[in-house]
Amino acid sequence: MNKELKIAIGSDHAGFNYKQELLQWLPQSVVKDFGTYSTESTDYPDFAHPVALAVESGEFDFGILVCGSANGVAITANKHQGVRAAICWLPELASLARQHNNANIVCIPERFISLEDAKQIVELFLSTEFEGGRHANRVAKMSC
Ligand SMILES: O=C(CO)[C@H](O)[C@H](O)[C@H](O)COP(=O)(O)O
Repeated sequence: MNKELKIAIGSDHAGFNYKQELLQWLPQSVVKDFGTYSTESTDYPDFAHPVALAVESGEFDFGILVCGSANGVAITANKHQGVRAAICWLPELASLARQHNNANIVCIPERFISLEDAKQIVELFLSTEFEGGRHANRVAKMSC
């Protein structure tokens, strides 16, 4: 994993436990925690928007969003023009999201995958380069 990356991380209550585990596991020097800060019921957009803005602004290189299914945080983050948020429930999907879609936020479904898979997904997401080429043409057409 590239230690120079700046990473924004956020979750709702259903993603809190994995977010905390990832915070312990990722290099602290490159990660900012946008909350939530407990398992008290919250609304996922309240945490997905700040992470999406942090990535969209260019202040952070990548975002990590965790919720129960990953659907809510992904739908919310993708409302932002500069965001390409991918739901990843398998490690290979994290690689493909970077290689083919130049994704800049990875969305993790805490309630459906193991913590070890979540860590592998994050590791692959942060260490895989965008392939460009034919994929660049497709990414350029994503905006409506
Ligand atoms: O998965 C989610 C959104 O796609 C959220 O994490 C919520 O957990 C989900 O909406 C369920 O909410 P609940 O209040 O925990 O039942």
